[in-house]
Amino acid sequence: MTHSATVPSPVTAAWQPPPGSYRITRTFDFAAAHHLDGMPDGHRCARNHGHTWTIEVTLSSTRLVGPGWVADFADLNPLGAFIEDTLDHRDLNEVLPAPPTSELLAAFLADWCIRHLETRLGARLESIVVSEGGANRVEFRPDRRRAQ
Ligand SMILES: Nc1nc2c(c(=O)[nH]1)N=C([C@H](O)[C@H](O)COP(=O)(O)OP(=O)(O)OP(=O)(O)O)CN2
Ligand SMILES: [Zn+2]
Repeated sequence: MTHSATVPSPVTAAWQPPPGSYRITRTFDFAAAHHLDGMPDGHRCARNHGHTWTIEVTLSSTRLVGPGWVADFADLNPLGAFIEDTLDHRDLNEVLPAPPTSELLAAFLADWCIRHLETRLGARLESIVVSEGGANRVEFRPDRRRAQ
């Protein structure tokens, strides 16, 4: 007797995943300059300096589409293009509509994702995580109880 006769195939047994939600995460990075205004005299963050920022975007859904995914990772390419065009090798003080802290950068990118990715992909933005490199990370999660 062969295994194929005794082991039920997930395909032929019409296997279904248990109820639950899925999260997909993609990471982008870019290099840019910034400084922070309103710092105490002599604070090093007040001087122009640069970081290589890392951005992690996480989308979630309870429903899978296509072959069985929340969205093709490639569907996040527009965010990569936006980061490349708008932020990479730029002075963030000149391009962001707010002071360029990691917190406000995360919120700025979350706003873009809500406007440009959520409806098109049918998935929900869970979080944007921003790191300036090193050990520090900032996470922004949209508050769904408030009007957008
Ligand atoms: N909560 C936040 N704290 C700080 C931010 C921020 O965006 N959110 N930003 C900065 C500055 O960008 C600063 O340039 C970061 O400098 P860095 O040397 O990377 O960070 P540390 O001073 O923490 O690193 P050390 O390991 O102490 O050198 C500062 N804070
Ligand atoms: Zn900095």
